[in-house]
Amino acid sequence: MVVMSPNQAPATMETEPKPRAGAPAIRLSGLRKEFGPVVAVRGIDVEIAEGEFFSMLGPSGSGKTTVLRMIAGFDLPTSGTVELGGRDVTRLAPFERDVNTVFQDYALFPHMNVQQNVEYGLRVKRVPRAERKRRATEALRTVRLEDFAARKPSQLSGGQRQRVALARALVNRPRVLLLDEPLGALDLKLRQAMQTELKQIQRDVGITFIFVTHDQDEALTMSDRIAVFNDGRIEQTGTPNEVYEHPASAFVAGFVGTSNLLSGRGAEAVIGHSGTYSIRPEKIHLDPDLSSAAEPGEVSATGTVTATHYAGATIRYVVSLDAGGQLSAVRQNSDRAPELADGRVRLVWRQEHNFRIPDDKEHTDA
Ligand SMILES: Nc1ncnc2c1ncn2[C@@H]1O[C@H](COP(=O)(O)OP(=O)(O)OP(=O)(O)O)[C@@H](O)[C@H]1O
Repeated sequence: MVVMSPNQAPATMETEPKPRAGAPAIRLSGLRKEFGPVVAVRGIDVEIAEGEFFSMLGPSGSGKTTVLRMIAGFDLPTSGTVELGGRDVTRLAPFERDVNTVFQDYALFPHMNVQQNVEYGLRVKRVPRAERKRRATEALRTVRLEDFAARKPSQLSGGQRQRVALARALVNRPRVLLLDEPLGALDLKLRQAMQTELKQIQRDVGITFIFVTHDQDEALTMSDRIAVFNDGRIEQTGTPNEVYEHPASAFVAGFVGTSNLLSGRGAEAVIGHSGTYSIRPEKIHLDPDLSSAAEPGEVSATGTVTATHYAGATIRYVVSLDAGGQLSAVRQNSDRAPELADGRVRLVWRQEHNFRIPDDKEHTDA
């Protein structure tokens, strides 16, 4: 595997000021974007470290792409700043920033072969021919496509085209690579294969990746850290584990994983405290024996199964609790499936899996 160091600046970058040592790869401060009356981004503050695989996860219209476009320089913020390597680039043109973008639709030139597509950016920058060829070959080797150099994009699969788009960005050796739903056009199997591959390539080249997706599994699988977007704001930034196990809001609990909240009368009766609690479905066990008592450190509640969702490897049961409220429990589809008489069941989980959702913060700006 050829490793292209992000510190090896390309020829055209040599005159640019060096980034400040120890500065984060990206710092966004008070970043806001209005399109007329539409507030797309409401004030984002975040720092992304060198070499991080950082995902922006959120529903459609939550502002992820707009933030990416402001980092790339395609959109000018209404207020706030974008710093790359400690240098304020807010008002610089896209080509003056040490970032490259890979879009969902790849945007390959159909009349050029793979090698020419990858070399294109270097040709525009007037990089000499021999170096162009060497660097394109190196980039194609990184994405494992060196044997496909002579093919046209139309002769490639979706996953291969995606890798050409990636090679075309990597060949510029940017400090930061911005990826806007790059796997969105692929079917599920290929998408999962590419997730593993993309993460491996990111580790190999060590470039900071900013990855936009609305797919929670993708973000959880690939990222070092995730920012969860909602309505133009970041609701939570954390490692996949933090975001999944300790959601900072009911929105995050619902968007990342299956929403399973207990509040009001149900929470008081079952957990013994008021408030809203998130309990992940896979932490809850189903016990057909209603008469068993909870062990120390456990919580238990009886209820009736109101729906069963079969998903092949797992089965999800929706249970209406006698104490009030509803919870889902997931179990593996094994031979040891409990027989539930009349749909009556006891749910059991460990106390530490009750995660209290912080009370909703008041949003101050419009
Ligand atoms: N050029 C524009 N003019 C007006 N409104 C815009 C423009 N670009 C984006 N918006 C609006 O800003 C909001 C955020 O859009 P954005 O594309 O950033 O969301 P997103 O989270 O990337 O969504 P998706 O996952 O669907 O791409 C949306 O309400 C969108 O309609």
